[in-house]
Amino acid sequence: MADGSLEVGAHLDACLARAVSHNPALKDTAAVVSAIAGAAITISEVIGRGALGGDLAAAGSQNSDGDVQKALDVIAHQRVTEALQAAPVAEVASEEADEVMRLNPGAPLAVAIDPLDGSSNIGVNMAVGTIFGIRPAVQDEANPIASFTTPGTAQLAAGFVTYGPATALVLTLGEGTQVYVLDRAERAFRLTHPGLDVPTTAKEYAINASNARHWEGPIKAFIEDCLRGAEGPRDKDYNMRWLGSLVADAQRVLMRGGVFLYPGDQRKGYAQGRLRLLYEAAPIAMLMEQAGAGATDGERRILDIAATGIHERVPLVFGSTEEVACVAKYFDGRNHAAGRSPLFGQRGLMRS
Ligand SMILES: O=P(O)(O)OC[C@H]1O[C@](O)(COP(=O)(O)O)[C@@H](O)[C@@H]1O
Ligand SMILES: [Mg+2]
Ligand SMILES: [Mg+2]
Repeated sequence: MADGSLEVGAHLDACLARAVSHNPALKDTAAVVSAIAGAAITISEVIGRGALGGDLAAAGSQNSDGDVQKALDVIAHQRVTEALQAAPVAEVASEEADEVMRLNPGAPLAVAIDPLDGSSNIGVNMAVGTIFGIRPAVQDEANPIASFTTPGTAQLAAGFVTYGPATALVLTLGEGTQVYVLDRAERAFRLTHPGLDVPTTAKEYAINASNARHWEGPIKAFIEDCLRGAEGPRDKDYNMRWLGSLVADAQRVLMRGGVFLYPGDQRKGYAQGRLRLLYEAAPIAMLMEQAGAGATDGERRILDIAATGIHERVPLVFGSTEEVACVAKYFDGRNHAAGRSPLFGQRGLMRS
C-alpha cells in the first residue's frame, strides 16, 4: 500500500489486491477490510436517506456500557456482523454486544468494532462513523477474550469510516495511512490520499470543555495554557474544534493536525474517560502512528496497552506529535512535583 505506485482514484479492491501481491500474509486481512467496506456502503445509504428512512435516533435498549442504543446503532451492528460472518473472522468484539461474538470457529482473525461512532449526532444530520481494528484470533479455551487481550501493536490493520458530507474510509494495513472516498455512482471506495503525513505541530485542540471542572490538574493546566494563546507559555493562539464524533475529530486531526483529548475525569464512571480501548482508541492510535502522529493515554503509548475486558475504557490523547508530547509533560510535571510544578501555578483563565 505504501509502495508509492498507488494512483489517486484507484479502487479499494485494486489497492487491497496490490497490497496482498506485495505481502501475501495480508490476504485474510484484506478480505475483512473489503467486507467492512461493503457493509459501510450500505450503512452510508441508510444514513444518506436520513429521516426519510424512519427515526434513526429512536431509542432502544441499553448496550453493555449503559448507553441507550439508537435504531442506527442496531442497524449498523447488524450490517457489520453479517458482513464479518462471510469473512475469515472467528470472533468479534462489538460495542453493541455484551460478550465476544463467535462467528467462524477456526478462522484466523478477530475484529473489534464500534459499528456506529458518534451516536449523539444521529438524527441531527452530523457526521458519524464506524471504527475497527483487525487482530489475529487467539484460540484459548480457558480465556474467551484471549484474542482481544493482546496490546494494540498486535493489530494487523485498523480503520474508520466517516459518514459525513462524503463517506470516507481511513485505513492502515501497517504501512502508512490512506484515505478512500465513496464514489456513490460506482458504489465503491476510491483512493484520494495515498499517504497521510500529520504536521508535527498545530494550533487546534479538541476537548469537551463542558467537563473542565471535573478534569485533573495536568489537563486543566494544558488547556489553560492553550487558552492563554500567544501571551502564554505555548506562544501561539489556538482554535478549538469539537464535533462530538470521534471519527470526525480524528479525520480532521489526520488531515491537518491538532490534538484531541478525552481524558479521565472526576465524574462517576469517568476515571478512564469515555472512549473504549479496543474499538476506539487502539484503531485510531494505529492510524495516527502510521500517519506520523501520536496517541497516548496522556502518558503511555496507547498501542502498548493490553485490554483486560472487551469494553474497557482508556483516556485518549492523539494528534500532532509535539502537542501529544506536550500533554505528557504536564503529566510528568505532576508526577515529579506532586502538583507543585510551575505548570500548576495560580494563573490562567480557568483559575482566575
Ligand atoms: O458526549 P461526550 O462526552 O462529549 O462524548 C463524545 C464522544 O462519545 C462518542 O460518541 C462515543 O462513541 P459512541 O457514540 O460509539 O458511544 C465519541 O464519538 C465522541 O468523541
Ligand atoms: Mg464510539
Ligand atoms: Mg458506537
